[in-house]
Amino acid sequence: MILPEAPPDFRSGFVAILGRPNVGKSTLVNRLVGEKVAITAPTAQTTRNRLRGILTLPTAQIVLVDTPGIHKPQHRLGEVLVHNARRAAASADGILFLVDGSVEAGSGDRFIAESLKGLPTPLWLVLNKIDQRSARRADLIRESYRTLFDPPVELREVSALKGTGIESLLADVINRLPRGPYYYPPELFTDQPERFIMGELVREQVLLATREEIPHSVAVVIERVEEGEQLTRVLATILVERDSQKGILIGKEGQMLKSIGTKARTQMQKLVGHKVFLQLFVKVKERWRQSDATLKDLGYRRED
Ligand SMILES: Nc1nc2c(ncn2[C@@H]2O[C@H](COP(=O)(O)OP(=O)(O)OP(=O)(O)O)[C@@H](O)[C@H]2O)c(=O)[nH]1
Repeated sequence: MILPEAPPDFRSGFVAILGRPNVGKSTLVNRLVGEKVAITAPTAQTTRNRLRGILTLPTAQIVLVDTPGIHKPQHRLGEVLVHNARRAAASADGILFLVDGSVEAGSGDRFIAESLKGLPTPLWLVLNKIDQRSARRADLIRESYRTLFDPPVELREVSALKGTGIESLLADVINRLPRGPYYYPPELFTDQPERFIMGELVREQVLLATREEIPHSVAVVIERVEEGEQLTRVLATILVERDSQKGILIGKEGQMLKSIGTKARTQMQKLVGHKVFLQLFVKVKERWRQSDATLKDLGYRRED
């Protein structure tokens, strides 16, 4: 990897984005980077792997580390996710603790605030989704989050979806970054290989199509990518845990799978810049979330 030499006053660093599931972490990363790096969905626990979005400006480079939502773990996959999120925070140059600012603080936010106490890293408490907040309750909500930290931390209000408050948050974060080098080539906006993003684009459509019925037991394996000049062929398998889930995903006369495939293909075409031919299969693999070997195969590593 060849990196340009940074000017003398260049600032750079890693900024971890933490928060409960579904507060808008991936939306914020995409908004800051200006590209679709992370998938988003209305169901909780969309993000599974630590994913980096890279924003390079003339004066700074910020590597945003999007972490899976933190919550009390209930299974092996959950434990790996929480462990990795905490670790990302401890080694970062800045932390954006994102919360749902359209409602008051809850016990999940308190759990995270507790685990961040004592870290010397600059921390911003970012109230997201203010576009959804009723003006009448704004003070009450703000106050409920202020009580999470003593001494208080910097509080910011944004809408990752609409873009409100993003510029000034970004300027603040850059100001607090140390002087440093380029960590990635300036033209890169994510550290993830194309294959991984392709798998995520399929998973995103599965989550959007099925909502609560399936999400936690789905994984997508990109089996083969054949890249041509004008056309890229992609073969992908969607893994589920039960036959019933397979049935839901395929749908009546294959309609559900067809619709997922069409939408994922459209997104993939944006990614690769030309036509994509996508073949999708659904396979049942019982209890894959409990199996360390399968988790490893799918790329969910514990990061030590
Ligand atoms: N109204 C509103 N909705 C938002 C905003 N930011 C995110 N959302 C929505 O909230 C939902 C969850 O967003 P994600 O970005 O996937 O949340 P996440 O925190 O990455 O979720 P996990 O990956 O599950 O931890 C999506 O439906 C988003 O469109 C916002 O500023 N305003």
